[in-house]
Amino acid sequence: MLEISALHHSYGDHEVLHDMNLTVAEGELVSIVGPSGCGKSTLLRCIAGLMRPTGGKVVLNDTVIDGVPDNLAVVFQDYSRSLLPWLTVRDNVALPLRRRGMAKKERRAAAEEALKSVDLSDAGTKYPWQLSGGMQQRVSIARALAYRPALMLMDEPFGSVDAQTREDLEDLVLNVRGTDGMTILLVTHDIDESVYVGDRVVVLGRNPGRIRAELPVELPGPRDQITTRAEPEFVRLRAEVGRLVRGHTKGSEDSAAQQAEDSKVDVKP
Ligand SMILES: Nc1ncnc2c1ncn2[C@@H]1O[C@H](COP(=O)(O)OP(=O)(O)OP(=O)(O)O)[C@@H](O)[C@H]1O
Repeated sequence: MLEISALHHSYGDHEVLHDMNLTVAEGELVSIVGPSGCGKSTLLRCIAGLMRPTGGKVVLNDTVIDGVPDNLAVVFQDYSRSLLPWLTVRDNVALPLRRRGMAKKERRAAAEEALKSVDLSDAGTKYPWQLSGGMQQRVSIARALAYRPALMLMDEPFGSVDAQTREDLEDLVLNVRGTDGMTILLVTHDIDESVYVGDRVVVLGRNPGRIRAELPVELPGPRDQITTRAEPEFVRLRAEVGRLVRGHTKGSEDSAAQQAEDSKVDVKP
């Protein structure tokens, strides 16, 4: 459903994305992880049609992206800037549905349903500033869901909430994934999160940004914050993604010097 081919992007003479090729299937949840400055946000902007890449193309459902596509929704980290403070929560969720040409009654019903799916049925008549940060981010997710996009792009969506809320929101995304065949690309700095939510983890390297590896995530049973994170396969994948993000290649785990180096690096911003 999404095909990125030979994608390049430069800001002036600063090359940020180098020859990226990625295919994403309908209903798939792909995590994109990489060190700060490797071009994750630039990649999402090119996919969202907010920026024209300097080379290559992005094709969504057989159409080359050239401007913001109709069947796409984006959830940003900064929920406080993406919700309109003068509109109620329900009206914020219903707002983009005007683009769909839906009647007011239908928009309202779709907003109520989306708010229910993020467990915020009682918050519809409140204003965003009356809610906690985690609740506001739920509203942003509800707004994206109400739109029923073919593709949902999430740029560090849980970067501004506390650890417990972050886990709840990760589980929320796992619950809604695949709804109506919705495909999700989720950019994160958090290696554990990339493995926990992803069907596949795409690891980017930097200078310039490029795809370093793609790792399928095959974990048993429905995912759960406690048991999944204790699975040997989860632990193995987390370590492998961690090494790749830090720029080490497979097999380097045997080196004591490498391990000492790994433990010093903090990839978070
Ligand atoms: N509008 C812009 N003009 C010029 N350079 C830019 C612009 N936006 C980003 N850059 C540069 O491009 C590089 C990649 O930035 P980008 O924000 O895409 O990376 P990122 O991986 O999302 O970073 P982070 O994880 O820190 O958010 C950085 O060196 C950044 O300074």
